Amino acid sequence: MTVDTATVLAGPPAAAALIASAAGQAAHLPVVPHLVIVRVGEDPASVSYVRGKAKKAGDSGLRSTVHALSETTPQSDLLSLVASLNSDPDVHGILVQLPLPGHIAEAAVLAAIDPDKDVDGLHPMNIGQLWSGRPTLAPCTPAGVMALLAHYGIPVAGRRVVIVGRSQLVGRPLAGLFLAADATVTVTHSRTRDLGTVTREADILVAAVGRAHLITPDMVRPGAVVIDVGINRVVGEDGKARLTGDVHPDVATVASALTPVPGGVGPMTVAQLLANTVQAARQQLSQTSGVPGDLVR
Ligand SMILES: Nc1nc2c(c(=O)[nH]1)N[C@@H](CN(C=O)c1ccc(C(=O)N[C@@H](CCC(=O)O)C(=O)O)cc1)CN2
Repeated sequence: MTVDTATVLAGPPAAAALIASAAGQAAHLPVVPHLVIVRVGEDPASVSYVRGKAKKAGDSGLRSTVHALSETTPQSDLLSLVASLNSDPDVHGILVQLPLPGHIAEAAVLAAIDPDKDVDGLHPMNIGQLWSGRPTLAPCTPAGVMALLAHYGIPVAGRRVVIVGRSQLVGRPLAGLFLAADATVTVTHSRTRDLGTVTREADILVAAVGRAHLITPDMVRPGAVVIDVGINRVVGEDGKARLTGDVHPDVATVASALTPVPGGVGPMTVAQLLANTVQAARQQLSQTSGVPGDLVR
């Protein structure tokens, strides 16, 4: 008996194409787009993600600066730094790495970032624009998922999309982007009853909940496209730590296409950040010097 296996939707080629397009746009600007990343504390995953973002920015011809603040930084100091970056015309994009330490109110910090420089797309104004179906700086992982689907020629309009997870960073904004792309969208969460019945409806199923192997083959309609946003660190039988997604590997026998973890959506997050930084720089230049900034998206 032969078992069909899903096409692998690899992130790196799609990310490379997105970065090449952004770098091409940046090359025509009179300034080098400048991304500033603020990290608070020493969470190992955040340290690694921020290092990766800064390196990719440099490799792609963008300028980047990292502010690494101590775990005990008062919220008022972080807000002062954000205010100074907001008013610095040399800075085009600002990203505050999440999660922040518990004593800092994430929402207050995100709302303090100038919406024009909010390359994370998490300012309430940008979220509102997104939900209004207007072009805006969109959160990097959700926008990266849309770019990945576009790269592989997977149509979205008119298709049934089920998103498992309703986080601010992924599930909610991704629902807005799919809706803007004319999909029929369902968002499920921890209180959803009979999850499998809902997920089996999906033409495109997105798992973004942070629970290793939650999505099993019986929860997937044969032929569905499955996007795995989960990044879970688990210890294997050999005692070694490794990354795995929210989707069980056996789903590959049911789905028509599937993103791997690692090497799927993750690289798109970083690529989209660079694309957003170039978009923000173009937009700011169009406001100050008449360089067209409305060509992106
Ligand atoms: N301010 C933000 N904070 C966080 C965001 C965000 O978009 N904005 N997202 C996540 C983490 N994240 C970026 O910050 C991120 C996650 C994963 C990857 C990635 O490339 N993953 C690789 C595997 C990497 C590894 O080996 O650890 C992959 O999936 O192939 C990049 C960025 C939380 N915080």
